[in-house]
Amino acid sequence: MDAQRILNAFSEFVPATPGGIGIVNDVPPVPLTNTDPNPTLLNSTASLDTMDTSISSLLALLLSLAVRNMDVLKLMLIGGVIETSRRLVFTLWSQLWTWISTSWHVTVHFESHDEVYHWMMFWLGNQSVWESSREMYITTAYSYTDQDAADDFQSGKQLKYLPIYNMPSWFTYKGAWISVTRQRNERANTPNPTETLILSRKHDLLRDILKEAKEQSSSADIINIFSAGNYNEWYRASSRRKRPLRSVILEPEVKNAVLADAVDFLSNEEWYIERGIPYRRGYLLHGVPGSGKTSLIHSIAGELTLDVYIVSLSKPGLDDSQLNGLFCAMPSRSILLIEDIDAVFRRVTAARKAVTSKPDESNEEKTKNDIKGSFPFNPQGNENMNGVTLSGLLNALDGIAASEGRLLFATTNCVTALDEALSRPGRMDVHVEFKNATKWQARELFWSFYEPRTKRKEKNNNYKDPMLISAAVKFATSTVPEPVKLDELAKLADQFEESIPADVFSVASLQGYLMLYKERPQSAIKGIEKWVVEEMTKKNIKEKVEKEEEGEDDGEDDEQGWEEQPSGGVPFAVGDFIFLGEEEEGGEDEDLGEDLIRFIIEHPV
Ligand SMILES: Nc1ncnc2c1ncn2[C@@H]1O[C@H](COP(=O)(O)OP(=O)(O)OP(=O)(O)O)[C@@H](O)[C@H]1O
Repeated sequence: MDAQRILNAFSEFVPATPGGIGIVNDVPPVPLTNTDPNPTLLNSTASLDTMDTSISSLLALLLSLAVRNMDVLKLMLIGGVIETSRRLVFTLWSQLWTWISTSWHVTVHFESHDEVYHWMMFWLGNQSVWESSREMYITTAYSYTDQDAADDFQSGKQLKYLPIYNMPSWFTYKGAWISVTRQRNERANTPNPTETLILSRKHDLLRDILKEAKEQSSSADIINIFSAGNYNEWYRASSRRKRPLRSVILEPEVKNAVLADAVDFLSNEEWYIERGIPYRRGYLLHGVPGSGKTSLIHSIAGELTLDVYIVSLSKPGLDDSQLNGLFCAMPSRSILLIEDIDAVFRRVTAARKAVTSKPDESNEEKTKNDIKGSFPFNPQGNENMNGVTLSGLLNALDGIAASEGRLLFATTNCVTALDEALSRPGRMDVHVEFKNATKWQARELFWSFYEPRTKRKEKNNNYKDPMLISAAVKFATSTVPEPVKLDELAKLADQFEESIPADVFSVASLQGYLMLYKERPQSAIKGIEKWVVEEMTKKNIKEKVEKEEEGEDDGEDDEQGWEEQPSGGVPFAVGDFIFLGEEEEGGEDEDLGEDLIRFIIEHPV
């Protein structure tokens, strides 16, 4: 029996130990183990010797088995050949696959701080294939493509299907299979993990995909808004629908001039390079709040399909080197927006005043404080606190490492607070002043507000709470639309223009008033006179309070004829409004009084 022979051979290889398992056999045992009783051989080299002996014993066993039984030898040979062939085929196949994939496929990585990543996500969101996947990621980001679809959802937001994280997903494009993998790169201390998108496919298809993704993203009705992260990187904070330029009510020559200047800049890179002029352009939009500075930037970004990168100079932890890193990391052909660029300067000036006015300071200390207080946007002048300095900002804007091809837009309500170095041509090439609304702007605003365009959709409110239902009914009945013909609308617009004093109200405040009368132009006109009076009264009070706070009031009757109140350092108390009520005639005094009480309570002095 073969089995018996194998057992016999095995028993020769493993000698029976006392008390161990003995193997009975009729073949004389072949002494294979070292039986030398000399203890000197069992020293430190014993284990090596034992191993050698074991291997040679094994070989001897195999040999003896082979000699005794040819079937076993055959079996061993066949097994060896099969295993070797399997390994060979596997190695060859993996080499062949690598060769095929490197010759025919490319793998592309897109990083989320790069705009191309967002084109791709937008494009992937438009591939309906994910909707039927077994596992997918649903998001409201990358929507705003199809407003009708968006309105189908109760939330008013369009849902997008995207591939899941950390697992390759496959889909077909133009009949070819493509794999896509989304990876999330978590990093400590940042709420904004970066992402990598890995796409693998033939060269030509990838080119097509990229082209299509860029086109889809540019033709979409959105602009991407990026914010500064904690690691000198930008992250996509949100997206906004494009704003049509005609919706920004400014003299056409002003807004068209800014747009034309930006277009000219973007299309003339060579001109700048040939003349050695840094390829950058800066716009300083300054003027009263709510006059359309941000709105103009928003609509220019939309017209030119540029993404907007917003940085706040007072961001905690932001210092010169980070600011520089951020500006360098900006892609060309994009907008860098610094809003309220004066705000930090003003704080610094105040801090500087406070520091330098210390009476008992030595000269040395004064110089030190001057240095600290004059540059950093660091009100405390605290050495340990990082901050952006003026020179840091100037370097970041146009230093040697500053990015090229970007449009800088800075806004401020107080242009005089800006350092000349910052607002000089080269840094801020175009200055645009924004004022309170002219009569023309008031008329245009009224017209554009009520001009018949897309009808507001009836919302199917599913309120359950009876209070909410009754509030909704009340609101609906008080806001019944007032349809007017175009010629009638023109007359109402004329009336609105007449009622609004020039250069008193911001466009934002006029818009706020009209919002109370959505789709009700006649009611808007009925209420406008009263609103103007009320608002002007509030304005006068506010200006007076501000003047008194600045200590500029001379204690006599002011221009408007308001009597100075003897309130001992507190310019107005709640009772002070009463004399204003006497100025008003008619039955509206009560309302006006209530408004004033509210105003004074809301603006304690
Ligand atoms: N000239 C304008 N044309 C159209 N809308 C305007 C205009 N000015 C203001 N608005 C409206 O008023 C609101 C505030 O406008 P915006 O933010 O552009 O003003 P701003 O000048 O940037 O204000 P701030 O200086 O306070 O930041 C927006 O809803 C905008 O639609």
